[in-house]
Amino acid sequence: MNQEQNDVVVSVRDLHVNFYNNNRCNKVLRGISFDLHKRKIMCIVGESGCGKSVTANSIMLLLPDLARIEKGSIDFYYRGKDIRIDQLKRKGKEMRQLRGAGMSMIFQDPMTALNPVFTVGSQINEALLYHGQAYNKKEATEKSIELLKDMGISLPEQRVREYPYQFSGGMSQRAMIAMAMSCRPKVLIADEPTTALDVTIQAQIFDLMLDLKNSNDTAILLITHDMGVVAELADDVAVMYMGNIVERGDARAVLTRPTHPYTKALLDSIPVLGRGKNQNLKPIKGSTPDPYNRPNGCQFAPRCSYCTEECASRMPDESWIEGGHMCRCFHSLPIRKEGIHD
Ligand SMILES: Nc1ncnc2c1ncn2[C@@H]1O[C@H](COP(=O)(O)OP(=O)(O)OP(=O)(O)O)[C@@H](O)[C@H]1O
Repeated sequence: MNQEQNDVVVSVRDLHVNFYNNNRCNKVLRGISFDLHKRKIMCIVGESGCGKSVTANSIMLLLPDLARIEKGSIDFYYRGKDIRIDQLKRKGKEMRQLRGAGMSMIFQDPMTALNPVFTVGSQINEALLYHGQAYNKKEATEKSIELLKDMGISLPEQRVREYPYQFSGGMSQRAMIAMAMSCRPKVLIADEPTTALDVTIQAQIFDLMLDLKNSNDTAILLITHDMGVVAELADDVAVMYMGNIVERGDARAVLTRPTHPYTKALLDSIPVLGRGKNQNLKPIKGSTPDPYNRPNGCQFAPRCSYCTEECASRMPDESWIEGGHMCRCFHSLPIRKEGIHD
């Protein structure tokens, strides 16, 4: 194994997840593969509904009952063991033990993680005590206060004694982030963690995530719509479209030399810091297909100006551009004759 492979903490291979709803099957994840590395941040980007949260929830085995992992594997390399997450029971003891110090998740909606009937402090204390980050209740309370303070919550001594309903949305979000980070997990999954927060607090939280990554070798999977955040924080980027990762690789390479027409279109449709004031933003033409009535081949084909007969008939395999830069397109640069960079 080379150094790069040694640093892999989570390895997802050919993952297929279906949702069964009203006798209909929605193939939400259609064979995605990627690795999360120690001390690295991987960002997943893509339009709403492409499967970003389902990817995150699959790793944590937090899928709803109507979802099923059909095929593929999720390996978690933890404490010298190779744990096949996809083969564990969702609510089983082994998975419960992994959540927290092994893997922790920051959800889009803080109310998913906070229990309304316990004080915020007692919930953070419990996580600290359960995962051995505090020896007794007194020490746990001191650490909880410290964590809330780190999250920019004023009067933390008072706030630890309050209930979630006494917190604003942004404060609940920060309390949940404190709880997720308190266990110093080896894998942190953050699904749009700072959408409800103002930019100063957002910057503080990202600093804390970077601290955790560097001091604890934590691998971070970050889902965000904010390309500024991606440009600043990501080591690697995966671009998703309708359940497939269409491009993946080193963040700088993907952002500055996109090879998939969808990545290029996505980057052209949003303002990017540093590109100057007169950015000629172009919305992506067309809309995402109905998941129950998908095109046969490449899912992006109906919206793609490079579409050929081949694209409409089958999904291209992963092909390698350079290094670890992967693209699933029959017309990916540098194959495509006319450049799409201009
Ligand atoms: N609880 C559910 N019940 C039925 N279908 C679901 C459920 N959760 C997700 N899906 C299906 O999976 C698809 C992907 O959902 P997912 O939440 O992963 O999208 P996303 O990329 O995270 O979007 P967003 O950026 O809006 O959060 C959805 O379009 C939907 O078809």
